[in-house]
Amino acid sequence: MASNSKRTVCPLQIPKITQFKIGICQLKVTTEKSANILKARELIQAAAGKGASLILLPEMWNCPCSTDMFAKFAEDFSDIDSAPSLLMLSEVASSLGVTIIGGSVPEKDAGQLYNTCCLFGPNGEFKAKHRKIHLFDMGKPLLGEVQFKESDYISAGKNPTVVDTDFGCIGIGICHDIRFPELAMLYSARGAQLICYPGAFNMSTGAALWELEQRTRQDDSLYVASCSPSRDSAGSYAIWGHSTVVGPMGEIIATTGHDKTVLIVDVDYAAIQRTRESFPLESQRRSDIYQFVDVLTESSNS
Ligand SMILES: NC(=O)CCC(=O)C(=O)O
Repeated sequence: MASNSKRTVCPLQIPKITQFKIGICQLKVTTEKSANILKARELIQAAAGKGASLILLPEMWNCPCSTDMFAKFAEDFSDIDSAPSLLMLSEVASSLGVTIIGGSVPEKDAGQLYNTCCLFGPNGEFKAKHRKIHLFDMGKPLLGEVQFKESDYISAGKNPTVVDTDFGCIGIGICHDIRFPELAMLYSARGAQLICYPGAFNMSTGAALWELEQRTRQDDSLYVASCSPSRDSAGSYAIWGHSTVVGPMGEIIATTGHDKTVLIVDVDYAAIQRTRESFPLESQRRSDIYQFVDVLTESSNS
């Protein structure tokens, strides 16, 4: 790595595990929260059974992707024992010894709702949460999209989230967060080897942009993984699907269609190093010409 490296924030520079299988659980979400929790548990078990040690769930996996349902399905994270979705994630992470990036569920806190991803370590420990920063508020439909105004119901998170795990530094964004390369660049600058985006793109921007956004979010030669609910999920919002893993050259390593499925993908961080040695973008970056977010603050859980 170039000597002027700014990737100094994530404390674990050399991950404990550099070769692993990631399991992507493209769930069918129903209007029954308990059924969604059961199904998520089954797919996590199936992914672990196929060798995945890092498992990713979709955006809003316990709740239909309809803004008017968020309040009903929301959980208070301050007491995990009374938050059935989180409790399941913690229990299954510890019983299987896997790390789970828990997609997102509606979180209630002090009278506000958030669209929040929780990360659990292999002992079931609640390691971090990311509140969706960029809410999906549509303006005038351009490609025939359905109307969606997430901010009528959800409050925006205020912090980027990079989590130090056995699998290195993982940056988390939720769905519309992927449209903002600045966030991915910030994660890269903080040392992320992998950025995970639970997401539920709509049918029109899904077709136009979902793959493109993922392939270009590896702006600094890292891995990108996404996980969507399946298209036949409940709710008024039609979901594109197509969960994907992208490698550091922007190549699609594996992707799904739109049906319920579990995708198991081999990740090898040696590919990051190889790509950066061939294309040392970091040392070529001209921050003297364009301002970039290199004023880095510690990530926070709020
Ligand atoms: N759930 C979302 O944030 C959807 C984002 C989306 O479809 C987009 O075009 O952006």
